Amino acid sequence: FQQLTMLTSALHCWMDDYICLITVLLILIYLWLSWYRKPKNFPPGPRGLPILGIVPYLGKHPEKVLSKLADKYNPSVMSFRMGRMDWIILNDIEAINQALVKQGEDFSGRPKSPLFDMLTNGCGLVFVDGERWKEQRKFGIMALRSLGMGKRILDEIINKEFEVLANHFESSGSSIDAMTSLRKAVTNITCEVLMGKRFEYNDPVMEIITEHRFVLLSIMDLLHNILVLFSNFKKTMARFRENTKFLQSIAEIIESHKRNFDQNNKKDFVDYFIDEMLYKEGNYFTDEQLCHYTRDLLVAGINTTTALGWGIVCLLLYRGHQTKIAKEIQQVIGDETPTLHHQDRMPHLRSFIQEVHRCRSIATLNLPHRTTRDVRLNGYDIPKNTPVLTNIWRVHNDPRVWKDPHKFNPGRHLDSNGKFVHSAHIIPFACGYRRCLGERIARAEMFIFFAKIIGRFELNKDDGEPLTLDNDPAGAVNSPKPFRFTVRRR
Ligand code: HEM
Repeated sequence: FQQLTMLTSALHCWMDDYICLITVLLILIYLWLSWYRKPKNFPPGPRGLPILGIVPYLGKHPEKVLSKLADKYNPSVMSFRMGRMDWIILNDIEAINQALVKQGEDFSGRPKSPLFDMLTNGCGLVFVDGERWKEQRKFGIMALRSLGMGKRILDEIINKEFEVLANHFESSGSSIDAMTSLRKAVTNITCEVLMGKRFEYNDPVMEIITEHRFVLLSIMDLLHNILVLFSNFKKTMARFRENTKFLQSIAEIIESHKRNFDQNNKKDFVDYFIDEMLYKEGNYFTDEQLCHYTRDLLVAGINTTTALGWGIVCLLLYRGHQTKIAKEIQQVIGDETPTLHHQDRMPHLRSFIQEVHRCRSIATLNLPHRTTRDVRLNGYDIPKNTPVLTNIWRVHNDPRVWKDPHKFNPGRHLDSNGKFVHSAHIIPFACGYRRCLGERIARAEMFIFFAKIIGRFELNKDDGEPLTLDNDPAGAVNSPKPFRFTVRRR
C-alpha cells in the first residue's frame, strides 16, 4: 500500500509539472500566434520583437528608419507593431491627404493612454477626442479669430515682444544663448494671447512655464514613450508632480480673470472661455478644462522656438541668405514695423522660412492619431482604434518632389520670375481636422522675427562653439542642440 501511495504521489508530481509545462507552452504559443496575427487585409509591415515590436530598431531617427521600411513594405501606407498594438504610418502626401483631410473625421482620434489621462484627467485639447475635442476646437478657432489672430493685434503683440528680445540680444554684450532666449520670448507671446500677461525673462514663473514643456513633450513622443519611462522613471515621475504645480499657477491667473471679468471687453483667450462658462450652454466649459486647455496651448506654442532656432542655425551656416534677405527687408519694410502685409513682396524671406520648415521638420512623425471607426484606406481595411502616425519628414524629403532633398536651398521655392511658390508638399503643421490650431500665430511669429532680426543685425557664429544641423537628443521634437551666437548692428 505504501509503495502504491508513493507511486501515485510521484505520478501526481510528475503530472503537475507536466500540466504546468504544457500550460506555459500553450501560453507561449498563444502569445506567439497573436503576436504574428494581423487584422485581415491590413497594410504590410514589420513586426519586430514580441512586446517591444520595432522600438529597439528605431534608433535616434525613427522617421528615417520608418522611411526606409516604407521603401521595402509599402511607400504609401505601412503597418508596424509596437507594444500590444498594430500601428499604421502614412508615408506619402496622397495617403496623408486621403486619410487626414478627405476621411479626416475617421482619423481624428488620439490614441488612448493612461499616461495622458494621468496628466490631463481627460481635459484640454491636444490629447482629447470625440465630442469634447469637437466642441473645444470649434471654440478655440472662434476665440483666436476673435482676438484678431493673423491681423493687427497679433502683429502688435509679436512686434512688442521681439523688440524686447532684440534689445536683449544687443545688450547681451557677449554671445547669446539662442534657444533659452527664444523660448522666453515665444512663451511671452503665447501668454499675452492667452492671458493678457507677459513675464520678465528672469521671473521664476517664466522658468516654470518653459520647463513644463518637458512634461507633455516627453509623453507626446510616443515612440520613445516606453523607453523614456523605463530609462528615466524617477525624473518622469518628478515631472508629473511638477504638472500639478504648473496647473496651480494657471488656476491663480484664471481666478484673477474671473474677478475682473467684463463681458463687453474680452481681452484674451481666458476671457472668451469664461464668457462661455458663465453665459453659454456648452458641455465642457469648466475650470479644469480651462486650466488644461491653457496649458496645452502654452506647451504647443513653445514649438515655434524650435523653428526659430533652426532658422538662426541656417542663417549662421549659410550666410549668403542673410545678405539677400537683409537687402529685401531694406527695400520693402525700410523703417516701418514688419507685419504680415509685407510678406507678399518678400519672396526671399518667405522662401527661406519655407525651406527651414522643409529641411528641418519639427514634428517629424506628427502627433499620433487614432481611427474612430473601421475604415478603408488605399484598399486596406483598418480597424477602429488603430493608432496612426504621419511621416512628415519623408514628405519633406521625397526625392520625387525635391531635387537633392538634403541640401538647404531656399531658391527651390522661387519660380522663374523670382516669385515665391507655396508648396502643398510642405506640411509642418500637418493637415486636415487636427491641423495645428496655432498655425497663424506661428507663421506670424516666424515672419516678424526674421524680418526684425535680419533687418537689424548681422548674425555671427560663436567662435568657441561648433554648429551643426544635428538635432538635440534631449528634445522630444526635432530641435537644434543648444547653441550660442553673436549680433552686430547693420
Ligand atoms: C512652428 C511652430 C509650430 C509647428 C511646426 C506646429 C506643429 C503642430 C503639429 C504637427 C500638430 C499636430 C497636428 C495633428 O495632430 O495632426 C500641432 C497641433 C497643435 N498645435 Fe501646433 N505647431 C506650431 C506652433 C503652435 C502654436 C504657436 C500654437 C498655439 C499657441 C500651437 C497649438 C497647437 C494645438 C493646440 C495643437 C493641437 C490641435 C488638436 O489636437 O486639435 N502650435 N501643431
